[in-house]
Amino acid sequence: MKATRNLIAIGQESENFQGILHQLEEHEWNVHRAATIRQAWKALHETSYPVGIIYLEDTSDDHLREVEGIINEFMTRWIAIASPSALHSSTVCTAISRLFSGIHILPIENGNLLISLENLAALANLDAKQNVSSPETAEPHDCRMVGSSSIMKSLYRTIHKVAVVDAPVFIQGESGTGKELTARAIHEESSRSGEAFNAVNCGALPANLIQSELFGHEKGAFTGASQRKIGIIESTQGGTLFLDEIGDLPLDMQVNLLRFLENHTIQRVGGLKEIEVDVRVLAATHVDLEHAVAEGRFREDLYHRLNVLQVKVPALRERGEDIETLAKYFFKCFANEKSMQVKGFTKESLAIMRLYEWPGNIRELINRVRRAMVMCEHPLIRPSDLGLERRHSPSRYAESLEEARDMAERSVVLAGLSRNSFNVQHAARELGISRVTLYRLMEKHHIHRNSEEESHQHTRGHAKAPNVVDFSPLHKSR
Ligand SMILES: Nc1ncnc2c1ncn2[C@@H]1O[C@H](COP(=O)(O)OP(=O)(O)OP(=O)(O)O)[C@@H](O)[C@H]1O
Repeated sequence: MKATRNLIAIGQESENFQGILHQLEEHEWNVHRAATIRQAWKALHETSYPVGIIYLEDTSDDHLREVEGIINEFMTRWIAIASPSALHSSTVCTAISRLFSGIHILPIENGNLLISLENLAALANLDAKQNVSSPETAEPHDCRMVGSSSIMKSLYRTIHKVAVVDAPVFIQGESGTGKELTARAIHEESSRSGEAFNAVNCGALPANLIQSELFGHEKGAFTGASQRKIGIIESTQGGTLFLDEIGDLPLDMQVNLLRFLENHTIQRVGGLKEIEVDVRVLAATHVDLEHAVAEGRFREDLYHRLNVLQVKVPALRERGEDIETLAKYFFKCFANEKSMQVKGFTKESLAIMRLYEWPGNIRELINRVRRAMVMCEHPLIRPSDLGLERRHSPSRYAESLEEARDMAERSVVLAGLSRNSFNVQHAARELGISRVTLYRLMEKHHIHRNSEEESHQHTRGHAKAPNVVDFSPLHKSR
């Protein structure tokens, strides 16, 4: 019968292996034989093979590293063939379970191998048919606060403290750091959690609509007001209102807002009645409000009204320990949009993400991870997929010579470790320092060995990250 499906098979020309391949050819498989990993690289660069077999005769560390290299390079799904004795080594077992989609132990039941290959080919076919949605805009669908760095633990404590007090909270932080998520967390932990949470971006509302959006209007209040409209403040009755970019609120609106904060009443546009509203206000801005007050762009009395309690959301670069956890969390969030052929990040990517400054904070991290997952053509996301190659020149952000030295030291240590799969002994030798010194430097720069084990991710769904705060989906007005 004529061969119809392509398969690459890597392994020495042992009689055993050739016998297996011969059987496959008799069952419509077009087998490309590669005696060495090097030959297979060449073949895979020329042709794409949806499925492959690797005969693991040689189970030395060096060979397993080569096997890992080729598996991580191409989108082929692999089956391992090994002798029972190979499985006596825990290193080999770990490598097989991490890298391969299946294993067959010698002597092979050819029928079973054929079924495995059929299944893998079907999965590969699904990969090819997959529709990938646009990477441009989406963010994860659920709202969790992820991170276990000391600075995040301190944020969780602050959230907890301010949640139980019914006063306005002023949330400060750079753009994309999680101010809105923090506001939701405060609401969820407060006694108002059963009521509405509404978020309004003051900077995004057109000036002529702000008043009626916030306070509502009566029928006939102005041309086009054909119906009474309940404003956002009134519709948040009993709940929490998050006013984002409060610094962009025009001065006349600031007066109205102040009146509402002082009296807990509002008037709809065109209405005469004072309506009582019980709404907690949380406000945020990424601009320096004190500066805006000094320049007369923001009312001082309103500033003090809003600024009763403060919460500072840290920039992503201040929480280096969390970057890996966050990147993996977002990877899992988006995993079902792309074939699980993309398994995670290379060690180099994880190291570079830690060094990068993240001017766009978590929102930038989300976008880079998502884009990389869509565009990546290898099982592991590389720095180039994230658009982060050669971006972290250590001296670029340093303000003092000492800081520049520190950053350079950290960068060299991380690079050395990631080149050596986080093997301290090998990395120390390559860096020309003792193991003790390397351990000391790792401690100094908060570099952990577990970066290595975590560089592969096979999970879908939401394995709970440490220190995760959960929120249910909430109503949001923008
Ligand atoms: N600690 C966190 N864990 C998980 N996701 C987070 C965390 N912080 C922020 N995010 C996510 O990052 C994105 C940006 O967060 P958010 O909108 O709260 O930031 P922001 O500071 O309000 O931004 P902006 O200043 O642009 O309004 C959201 O998708 C949010 O869910």
